[in-house]
Amino acid sequence: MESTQPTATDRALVAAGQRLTVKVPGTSANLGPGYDSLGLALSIYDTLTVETHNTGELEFELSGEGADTLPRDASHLVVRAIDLALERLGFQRSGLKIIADNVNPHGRGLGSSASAVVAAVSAANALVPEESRQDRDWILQLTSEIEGHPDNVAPAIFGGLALSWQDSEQYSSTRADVASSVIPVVAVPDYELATETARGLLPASVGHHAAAMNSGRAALLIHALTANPALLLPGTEDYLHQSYRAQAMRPSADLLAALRSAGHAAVVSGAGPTVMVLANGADQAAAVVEFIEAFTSDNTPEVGWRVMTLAVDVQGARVEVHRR
Ligand SMILES: Nc1ncnc2c1ncn2[C@@H]1O[C@H](COP(=O)(O)OP(=O)(O)O)[C@@H](O)[C@H]1O
Ligand SMILES: N[C@@H](CCOP(=O)(O)O)C(=O)O
Repeated sequence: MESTQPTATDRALVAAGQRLTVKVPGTSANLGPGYDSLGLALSIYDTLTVETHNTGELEFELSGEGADTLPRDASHLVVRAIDLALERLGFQRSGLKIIADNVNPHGRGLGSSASAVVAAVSAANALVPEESRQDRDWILQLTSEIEGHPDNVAPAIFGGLALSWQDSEQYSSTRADVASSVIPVVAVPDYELATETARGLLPASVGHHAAAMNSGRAALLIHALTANPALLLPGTEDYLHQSYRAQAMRPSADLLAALRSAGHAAVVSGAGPTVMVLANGADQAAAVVEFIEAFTSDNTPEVGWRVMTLAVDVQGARVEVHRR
């Protein structure tokens, strides 16, 4: 079959002299029973600035998370995603300067790789001439394809609570508004777990009973998050992934169990090892912070935890073009 994709020599160069900034929220996927389908945008932001040059060179100015460890060449995730997006749009780059200020911790289950990919694809789309630009559904397709699942990229693009699904290779997502009393509290441990490793711990299939129990809770969770947060504890029960992954994040699994026994709607954030509580109101959020601090200092003294009370981001990724 003949390729419809333009070859590198057919592709136009992106105009030099452009500069733009993308601010993108972190995300928490799964939320308990919504494995690979539900995700929430959180008020923790990475900022990516991209400059185009005609030098053919790549330059990096990295600060924050990963500044000392991320590659500074074309294998950097942001450059790979920009290159792929430009190729799909029928363009190619010459020189690029990548200025990244990363706040979202890596390998902790707060969707850092998804945020990086969304920032990169949004930037690439904004760098091409207006008539070649695509809409946010196109960004959803490509970023879901890169990530392999839509549940982090969708809320990073659209903000709020994203309900995503897949038909064959086609990804779709719709947005729901979270009840204003819901406050996400995250406990981020100082150890990492790569999403790929955590996905490798899941069984190839689950029984009908587990699947039926899980679909009941996923349905309940949407009602709890949008209309009746009093039901968040039963709504966040999961039967598909958390128990299989517990062995790879024992301190997080212990904290999760203790929080749930105390009546708090705790989940593993994404593939872990961050634990997130969906608190119902400021009083519960404050009680959750106190509970986590007391429990971790008594039971997991070998692990350092960063506890953050966040908000739901309702805007998603935003691009600011700098006039030069
Ligand atoms: N802003 C970024 N820039 C470049 N690479 C990133 C960035 N954020 C994440 N990554 C890459 O993705 C990896 C983490 O991805 P993953 O295992 O899916 O965990 P997470 O839950 O944080 O998304 C990092 O180790 C790094 O290789
Ligand atoms: N549904 C995915 C979510 C991964 O989220 P991340 O933030 O850990 O990358 C999974 O559970 O594998």
